[in-house]
Amino acid sequence: MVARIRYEDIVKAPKALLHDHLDGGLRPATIVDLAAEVGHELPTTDPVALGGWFVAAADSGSLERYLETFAHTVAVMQTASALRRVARECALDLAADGVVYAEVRFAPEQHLERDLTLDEVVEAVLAGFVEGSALAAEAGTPIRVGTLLTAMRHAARSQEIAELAVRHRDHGVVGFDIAGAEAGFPPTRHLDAFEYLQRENFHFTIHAGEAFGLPSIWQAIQWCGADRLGHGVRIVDDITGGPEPVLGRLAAYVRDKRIPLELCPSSNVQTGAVASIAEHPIGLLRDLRFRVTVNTDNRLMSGTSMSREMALLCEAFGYGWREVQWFTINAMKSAFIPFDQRLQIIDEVIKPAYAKLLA
Ligand SMILES: O=c1[nH]cnc2c1ncn2[C@@H]1O[C@H](CO)[C@@H](O)[C@H]1O
Ligand SMILES: [Zn+2]
Repeated sequence: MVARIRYEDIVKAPKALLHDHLDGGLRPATIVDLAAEVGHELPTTDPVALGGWFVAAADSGSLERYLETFAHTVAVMQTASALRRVARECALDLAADGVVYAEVRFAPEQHLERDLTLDEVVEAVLAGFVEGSALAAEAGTPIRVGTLLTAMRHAARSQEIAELAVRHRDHGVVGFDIAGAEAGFPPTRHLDAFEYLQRENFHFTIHAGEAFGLPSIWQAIQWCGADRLGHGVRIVDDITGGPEPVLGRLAAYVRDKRIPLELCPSSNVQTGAVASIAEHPIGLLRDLRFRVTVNTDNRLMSGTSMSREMALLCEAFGYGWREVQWFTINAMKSAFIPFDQRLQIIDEVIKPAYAKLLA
């Protein structure tokens, strides 16, 4: 056991975040403002009550019901100015929470209800991240934000979204993803898109092994060629527990290849993938030295932040700065930006800060 670490110190410590949804992280007050502008009806217009509504509604025990709450955030993100504002505030909120590197994802195809084109949607979000990052630097909390473009797995636009991602690769889009309900929508439905991305030497992650088990993880890696797994928590189904855990062939492959797992503890409890934080397989996966990373998934629906996720793990598993640093460096090593830039953040920002905390 280590000495308990203080929450405000976790906030100040540099953190890296790989799995955060733009449409799952709006400020409740912003939703209220934007909904009034476009005439969208909300469950309540009191920001505090609205924040509580999202957490309660997402606390359903089912991924499908959890995803229904996004109707209200997506509805207010249909204009360039709304997208830009949401992205700007996202960068600011993450930076204020001590996140120094973030990859934030969203699905452009869900933002075409008014008159924007796919490219205009992406340009508005990228502009918002640039503005937010500049404001964060001025405030003394510098952050670098990369964007991942998500295609919805039940839809049929993945090739188009993959091409969109590649088109914007030199302007802030660093990768591609697929998301949405997992059961019934295997990643191989989108094989053309993944093969195209590989030919373009581009990076992608796939939501897999969250609500559905090993077949989805196996397809994501062995058929689709995913660089990382969004969640991937069900990889534990291929590990026989006990004092000397035994890894099946897929779990061994994931560990041997150092395939990053984008674990999202609070989100998993809400969707019923895991019973509680204390029972989250992150403890076992860390002990077995998988390439584990800690993520927020949807800060609004989980009422969480990167610091809160770290604090929950410290409390449940007795982790201290050594483990927080390990999760952070794992994430930074697994980022989709160029290797030299990842190393620069590790060597110049992360390691010096944790050296002080560990001293
Ligand atoms: O944990 C998750 N699993 C699967 N899909 C998700 C999760 N969180 C959010 N989304 C989906 O991704 C879309 C783009 O950001 C969201 O609109 C939501 O439908
Ligand atoms: Zn997700």
